[in-house]
Amino acid sequence: MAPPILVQVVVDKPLAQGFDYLWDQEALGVAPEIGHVVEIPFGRSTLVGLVIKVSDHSEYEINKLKSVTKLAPLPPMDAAALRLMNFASQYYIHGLGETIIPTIPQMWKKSSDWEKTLEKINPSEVKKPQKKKIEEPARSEGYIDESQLNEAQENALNQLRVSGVENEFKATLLQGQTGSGKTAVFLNWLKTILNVEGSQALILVPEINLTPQLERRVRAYFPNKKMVVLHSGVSEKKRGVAWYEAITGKAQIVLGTRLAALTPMPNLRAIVVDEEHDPSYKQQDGIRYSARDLAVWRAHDLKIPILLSSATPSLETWMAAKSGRYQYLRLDQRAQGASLPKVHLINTKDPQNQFSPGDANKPVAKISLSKPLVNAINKNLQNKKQSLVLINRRGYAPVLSCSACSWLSKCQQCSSYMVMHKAGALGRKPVLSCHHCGLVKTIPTHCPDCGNADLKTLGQGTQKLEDSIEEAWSSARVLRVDTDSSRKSKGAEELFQEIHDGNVDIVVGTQMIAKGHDYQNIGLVAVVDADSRLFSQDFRAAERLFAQLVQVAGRAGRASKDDEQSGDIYIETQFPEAAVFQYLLRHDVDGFLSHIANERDEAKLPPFSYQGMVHAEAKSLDKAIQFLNALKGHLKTQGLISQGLRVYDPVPKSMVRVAGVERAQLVLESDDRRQLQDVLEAIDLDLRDSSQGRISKNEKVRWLIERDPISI
Ligand SMILES: Nc1ncnc2c1ncn2[C@@H]1O[C@H](COP(=O)(O)OP(=O)(O)OP(=O)(O)O)[C@@H](O)[C@H]1O
Ligand SMILES: [Zn+2]
Repeated sequence: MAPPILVQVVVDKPLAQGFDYLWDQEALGVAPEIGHVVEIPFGRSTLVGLVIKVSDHSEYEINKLKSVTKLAPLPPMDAAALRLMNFASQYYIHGLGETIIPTIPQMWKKSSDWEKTLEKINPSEVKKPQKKKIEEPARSEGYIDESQLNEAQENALNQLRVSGVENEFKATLLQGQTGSGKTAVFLNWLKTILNVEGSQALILVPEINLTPQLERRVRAYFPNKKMVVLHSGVSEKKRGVAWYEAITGKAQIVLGTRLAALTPMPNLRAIVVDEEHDPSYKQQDGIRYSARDLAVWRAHDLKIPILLSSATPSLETWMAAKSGRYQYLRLDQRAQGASLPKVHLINTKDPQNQFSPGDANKPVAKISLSKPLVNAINKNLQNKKQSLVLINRRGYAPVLSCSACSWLSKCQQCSSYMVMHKAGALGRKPVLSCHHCGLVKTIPTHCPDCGNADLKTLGQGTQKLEDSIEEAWSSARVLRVDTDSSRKSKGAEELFQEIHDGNVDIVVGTQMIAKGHDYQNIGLVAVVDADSRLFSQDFRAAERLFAQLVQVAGRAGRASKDDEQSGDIYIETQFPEAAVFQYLLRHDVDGFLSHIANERDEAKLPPFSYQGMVHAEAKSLDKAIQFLNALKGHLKTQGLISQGLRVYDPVPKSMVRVAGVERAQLVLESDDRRQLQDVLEAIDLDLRDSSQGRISKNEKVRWLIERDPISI
C-alpha cells in the first residue's frame, strides 16, 4: 500500500503551529505543493488554509486525522513569497497563518466559489484575445520620455542602471525636493527593467487618494504592460482578480499601498517605494508590519534592486544612505525650472499680525486668519492663482461647550471629545461625532448638565474655516476637501480634478490634499494649525510635521518659471523659533535630519536603538497596567532583562480609552536587534501559554506585541 500523504496547513488563528491533515489522492489528485491554498474542516466549520509542509508521517495518530476537502485552483505561492511570509511572521512576532491568510483577498477565501471565480477570470481571456495596443505613450498624463530628462535626472537614471547588476541586492535612496522629477526617474528606470520579457515590478505608494493620478501616469509609461492596482479602495472582486494576475505572473506591474507589499510575484525584478518616509506604510493593527522595511528585506532576499524615493526621507533611510549602506542619489532642482516656494512664518503672538477690533481691513468679523495671511490671500486671488488653506481637523468644531457650566462634549466611550459637524449636503442634521469610535449623536438643545440653552463651539475645523472663508471672499470659489466631503456625492478624485481644472480659487482641506498631487496653479499654501502637532509625547512628532510641511509647501508654484511667482507658504505659529520651522525656512532637509539625528543619538532613541512594544487592552486601565507590570516582573525573575535591554514602566496610551476599552503599553528598547528579538519571542511564548488566542486567561487582557513601533 502506498504511504499516506500528509499535509500541514496554517489557518488565520493566532497560533504558532500548523495542523496535520490527510490528503486523499482519489478525491483530490496528486499531492499538493507547499504554498497551495486548500479548504479544510476545522472544528464544526471549514476554513481556508495554506499548505506549509507535505510529508508521509505525522506525530498524531493518522486515522484520527481529518482530510483536506478542496484544493484551490491557484498556483502555489512561490518559495520566495513564502520566505517573505515566514520572515514577517518571525520578525513581527505573529503566527504564520495569521500572517499569510489575511494577505489572500476575500474572493479566494470563499472556497465554495473557487471554480466559479476562476471561470469568471479565465474564459474571458480565451473568448476575446487581448487586442495588441500600439506603443504610444499618452504624453498628457505626465509622461516624460528619457530624452526629456534633465541632467540631474539623467544622471540618477544612469546610476540606477549601472548599479542594477543582475542578481545583486541594491537599495537606493532617491532624495529630491518636491517637483524635482523623482517619479519621472523611477518610471524610466522601471521601463528598462520591464523590457525583459515576463519581469514584474512592484510600486508601493502611501495612500489611496494618491493613486488615481499616479495610476494614469504609470499606465502612460507602460501602455503594453498589464498593470494591476491594489489598495483598500479597490472592490473585493477587482482585488481578487488583481491578486490572481500578480501571483500567476500575468500582471507585470503591481501598484499598491502597504497591503500590496506581501503579494506573491513570482518574477519580481524591482521594487519602488514612493514617499518612503510616510507613516502609512506601517500597518496599525493585526500584524504591525512596515511595508517599506519588508520591501527592503524582500529585495535583499531576491537579490534585486529597490528604490526608495522621498523629498524628506525617514531618518532610518537617510542614515543608511549617508553611511553608504544604500546608494544615495539626489535631485536638487525642480524639474520644470521653478524655484521652491518662499516660506513665511507668521508669529501669531505678535500684535502686528492680528487684526485689531474695528480694523477696516478685516474681511469679516469671525475670520480667524492672521492679517498677513489675509493680505496674502487677497494678493494671490488678484494674481489669479489658487490658494490652499490647510487645517488638520475635519468637522465644524472640535468641541461643543456650555457657556454656563463646565460641560464639554466628551465621548462616553473614549478619552476624547465629540466633534461638531454642521448640517451635511445630503440633508443630514448637524451632529456630534467621535472620530475614534464612530459614535454619532444629535446635538443637544440644552446643556445635559445644567440645562442652559447657550451652547458654544470651541476651536475650528475644516467646515467652520470654509464658512468663514466663503463669507470673507464671497466672490471666490471655495472648495472643501476632507474625508467627509470626499465621501459625499463627489469622490476624492473628482474634488482633486476640480482643483486641477482651475474651477476653484481657495481650497480648505486636511492633509489629504497635500500629498503627491501635481497641481499646476497653486500660488499660496497656508497652514493654520501646525502648533497642534508641534508638541507631543511621541519623539517622532517633529520629523512627521517637518515632512508634512515640506509636502504641502511642495504643492505651491510647481510650474512657475518666473522667480517672482515661485509660490509662498505661510505658517501661523506661536513658536516661530522651533527647529522644525527654522530648517523649513531654509529648505534645509539635510540640516533638519542631522539635527534630529543628534537628538536621537543623545537620547539613544531609534534608529540608534531598537524598540518593541507590548500593547494591553482591558475593561479598566488598572487591569491593563497590572498585566504589564506582572509581565515586567516576570521578565526580571526569569533573568530575561540582561545588560543593554531597557524595559520601561507600563504607561497609559496617550488616548487611553477607545470605544469603551482602556489601553496601556510597555516599551522595550535595546542597542542590539537580536537581543530585543529574543526577549520579544520569549514574551510571546510566555503570553501564549497563559492565553486563549490573544486574551490572557486569568485577567482577560488582550495583548499584542509590536516590533519597531512608530507611535509611542
Ligand atoms: N525633465 C523634465 N522636464 C520637464 N518637466 C518635467 C521633467 N521631469 C518631470 N517633469 C514634470 O515636473 C513635475 C514634477 O515631476 P515629478 O512628479 O516626477 O516629481 P516628483 O519629484 O516625483 O514630485 P513630488 O515629490 O512633488 O511628487 C511633473 O509635472 C512632471 O511631469
Ligand atoms: Zn468615542
